[in-house]
Amino acid sequence: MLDAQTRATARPSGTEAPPIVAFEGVTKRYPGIIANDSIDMEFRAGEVHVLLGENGAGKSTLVSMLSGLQQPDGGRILIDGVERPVGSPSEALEIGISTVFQHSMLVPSLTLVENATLGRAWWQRPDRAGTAQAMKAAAERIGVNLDPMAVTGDLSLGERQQAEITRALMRGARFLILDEATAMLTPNDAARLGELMRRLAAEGMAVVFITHKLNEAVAYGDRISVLRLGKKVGGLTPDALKTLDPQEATNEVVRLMFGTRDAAGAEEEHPDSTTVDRAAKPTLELLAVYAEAGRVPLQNLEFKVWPGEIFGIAGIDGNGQKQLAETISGQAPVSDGRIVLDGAYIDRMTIGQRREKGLRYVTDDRLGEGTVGTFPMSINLLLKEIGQAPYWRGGLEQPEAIRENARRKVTDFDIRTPSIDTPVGKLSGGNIQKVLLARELAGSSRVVIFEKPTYGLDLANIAATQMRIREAAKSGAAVILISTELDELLALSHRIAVMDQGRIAGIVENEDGARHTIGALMSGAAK
Ligand SMILES: Nc1ncnc2c1ncn2[C@@H]1O[C@H](COP(=O)(O)OP(=O)(O)OP(=O)(O)O)[C@@H](O)[C@H]1O
Repeated sequence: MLDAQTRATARPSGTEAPPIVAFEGVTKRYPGIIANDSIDMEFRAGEVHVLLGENGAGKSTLVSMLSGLQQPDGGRILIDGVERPVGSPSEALEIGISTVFQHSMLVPSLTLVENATLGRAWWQRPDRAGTAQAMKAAAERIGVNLDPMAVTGDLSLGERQQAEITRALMRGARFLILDEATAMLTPNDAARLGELMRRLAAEGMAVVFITHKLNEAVAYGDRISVLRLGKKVGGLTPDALKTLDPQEATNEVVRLMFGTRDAAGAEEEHPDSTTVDRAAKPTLELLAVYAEAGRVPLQNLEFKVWPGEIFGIAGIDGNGQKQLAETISGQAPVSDGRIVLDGAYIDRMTIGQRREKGLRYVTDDRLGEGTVGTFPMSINLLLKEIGQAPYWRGGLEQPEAIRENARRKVTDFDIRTPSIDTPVGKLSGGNIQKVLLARELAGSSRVVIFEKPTYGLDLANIAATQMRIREAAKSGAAVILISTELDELLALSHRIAVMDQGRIAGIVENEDGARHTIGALMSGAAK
């Protein structure tokens, strides 16, 4: 295998040589979904190839076939112009393909040099001093300053990733996959990784960079490919990236990623906002809410939701949406600011008190947080009313009342279950979601928070769930709809807020042009 330096001098980035990897009509299916649909794509030496697409577009699936974690169901993968599937992670390493993820894979308690020799048989393991020297030299060649004797856990995430890249080079990598590698980095560390990508490409490596941030894509990419619902919908060639200015390139990518029409290709229809009376008193109001405890701290959140309104929350997964739901519902504490429901402060109330005031939360964690898998379906429908009349009296279960409630909900919500005594964990995802909906939408609600309500459901269950969301709003509740599916948000919401790193990046009226504005806000292009 060539080392990077020899390759760089042997062949800069000539287009005459075959790409290191080429996909021809590559298809990957999972039950009920085509994650990659007949993808043609090239990855060349000397190029940073950026993969863009919304959550679930198929980016990770595509690179998992390069790292040997998944096998295609159709099409061909060519390595250096010759058909050769990447059968396993060790075959990927043999070919020279390495992956760096957003979380470091190095063992924190070991030094960098110990990590570099990890996994090799003792007779293959070179001496520490020699490895340390080689590591230092490999790092210097790509402009990285690292101490091989440093304990990994003492280093920043950015430094650990640099060490991972150095280790990959020492193992002969010529094809580097950076799978959302900048997602958890500080802006400075992300910029450093971007510069490093450029240097690696200049050294003759092929780099695949998955990111959700368009500014990074345009700044560091030589070529951009956009995936949407498993299909490659277009991209920007090196020539286009050289001729377009960054703003033009960004606009083109936003158009490709989010389109101007819905997923079925139809013109956009917007929910009728005239049904929402914004002169009336809002049902729910957040006043400069901060919540520091969660993984993504919430900062200065302010919005109002009116009766009958569906207020969408968009954003790439992991930008504080779950924290928002938990903070409003009472599962996570507010550290500053106030939450007002029907004119009363609820931010110091318990979950139960908020529920009594009409606050409901349909979690996306259907089996973990939402239900108890081993309990009968009939009890799961009453999880939040355990001990209360008419289902319990004097501490005693009232079996007939519990069964009657379950029978009614099974009919009303079309829950398909062998019996009302079946443990909820034995039901399909769609039916577990119906159990959750039946429970949370029971009685009169004032605010309903739906978190990724259709995630993982089939088409029939998606339609049924969306109908329930619309009905909740029609009955006068203020609805918060958290979703990573832009099509769903645009189909249902009256207004849509975009969350970015725990803040609200903007609130957009759902009218013509909303798709583009939201897409730009989601991918940081509107900053
Ligand atoms: N192991 C799996 N089994 C079943 N379905 C899967 C599996 N992995 C991915 N999928 C589905 O395939 C589709 C593509 O997912 P993938 O993770 O490749 O998207 P992505 O573009 O990487 O998304 P993200 O930005 O959220 O990481 C999604 O609908 C996802 O739910």
